[in-house]
Amino acid sequence: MRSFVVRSVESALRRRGAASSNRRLFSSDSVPERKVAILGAAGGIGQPLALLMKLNPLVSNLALYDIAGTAGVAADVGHINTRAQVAGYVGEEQLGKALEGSDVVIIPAGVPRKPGMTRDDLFNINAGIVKSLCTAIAKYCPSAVVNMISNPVNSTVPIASEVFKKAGTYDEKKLFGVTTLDVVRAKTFYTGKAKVPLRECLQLIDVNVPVVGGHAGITILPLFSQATPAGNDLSTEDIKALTKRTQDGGTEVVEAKAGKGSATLSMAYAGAIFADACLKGLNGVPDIVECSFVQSSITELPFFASKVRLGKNGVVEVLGLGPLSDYEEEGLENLKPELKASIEKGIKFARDN
Ligand SMILES: NC(=O)C1=CN([C@@H]2O[C@H](COP(=O)(O)OP(=O)(O)OC[C@H]3O[C@@H](n4cnc5c(N)ncnc54)[C@H](O)[C@@H]3O)[C@@H](O)[C@H]2O)C=CC1
Ligand SMILES: O=C([O-])CC(=O)C(=O)O
Repeated sequence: MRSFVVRSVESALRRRGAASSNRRLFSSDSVPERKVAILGAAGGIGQPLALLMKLNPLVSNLALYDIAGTAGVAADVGHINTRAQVAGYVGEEQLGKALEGSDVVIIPAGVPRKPGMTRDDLFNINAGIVKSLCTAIAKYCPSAVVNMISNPVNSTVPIASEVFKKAGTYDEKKLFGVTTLDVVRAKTFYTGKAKVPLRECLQLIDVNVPVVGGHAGITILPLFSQATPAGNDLSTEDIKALTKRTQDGGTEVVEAKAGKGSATLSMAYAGAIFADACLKGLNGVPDIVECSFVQSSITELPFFASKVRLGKNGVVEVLGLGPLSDYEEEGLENLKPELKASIEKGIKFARDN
């Protein structure tokens, strides 16, 4: 299985033209030790994400933390014969051990939506969970890269930044809101609609659609005008429908699951892609670019999702928005008030509590 995974990753990299610089990283002796911790590891996202991180040859230690249920997940995933050593940690008294020495901490802890709820409806419960987990990160692994999955991402990332500022450990280059699922959805929906060449269609990896803004409703702004390969035959109506479907992707899953939670499997896939990109960046692989919700100055808002270049210390460069269509310009202006309010809500919560 391991060699299968390594071969798959290598061939994906080769398709991206980056194989030669990376091949050395996958030869067993030269791969650096990297510890990844998942907080909320026994949950709907946490379990498949633990599986995918166990399959990632860049991970040497995988710490699975939750308030319950991690012993079983760790025993199960730990039997897979890949590189990462797996350990389960349960309850607050074991959180420090789970975090110590972590290079990347992924946070899918918290409650998911039910039909009829917005992501912001999760704020009251998830804000406190994120705040306490980030307090522990500041104490036990202050230099780790943090991948925030818990919703509402538009507020939980600002909460994390305030907690780290209070603790004196904030490094804006290392805090990421995970918006990769929006990109994954935009690619999937675009590939289904655009008449892109079949050869490209067969490899979703070769299709790209930047998604900017935030991670809730209209704050999710896919830039189909920049999609590659170009979908020349798309009408304005097609673009509007694709944009709406991407913005409502989470709700589509929440409704289909009818009370049994939100996206877990596609989120685990997206989370694994983003964590892998962070690990490659830390390991010095060049040209790693993913969209993420980060501290930003590309608009007047203090946090914004856009393409980000990743490197040995996290963010190397927050890339600009590039040329936008009139429809995208309008979407950008429309999303700003909601995104601003969600950011301010998170900051206020962290300052007042
Ligand atoms: N960023 C994104 O694109 C997405 C974000 N999400 C969000 O991810 C979060 C998790 O979703 P699911 O895994 O489906 O929920 P879930 O309820 O299945 O799992 C959450 C896990 O968090 C654990 N947990 C609760 N409090 C904790 C604490 N203090 N410390 C550690 N673990 C704790 C629970 O025990 C549970 O195992 C939700 O907030 C959801 O909205 C979901 C999909 C996409
Ligand atoms: O919609 C939700 O509540 C979960 C989520 O963020 C997504 O699937 O994009």
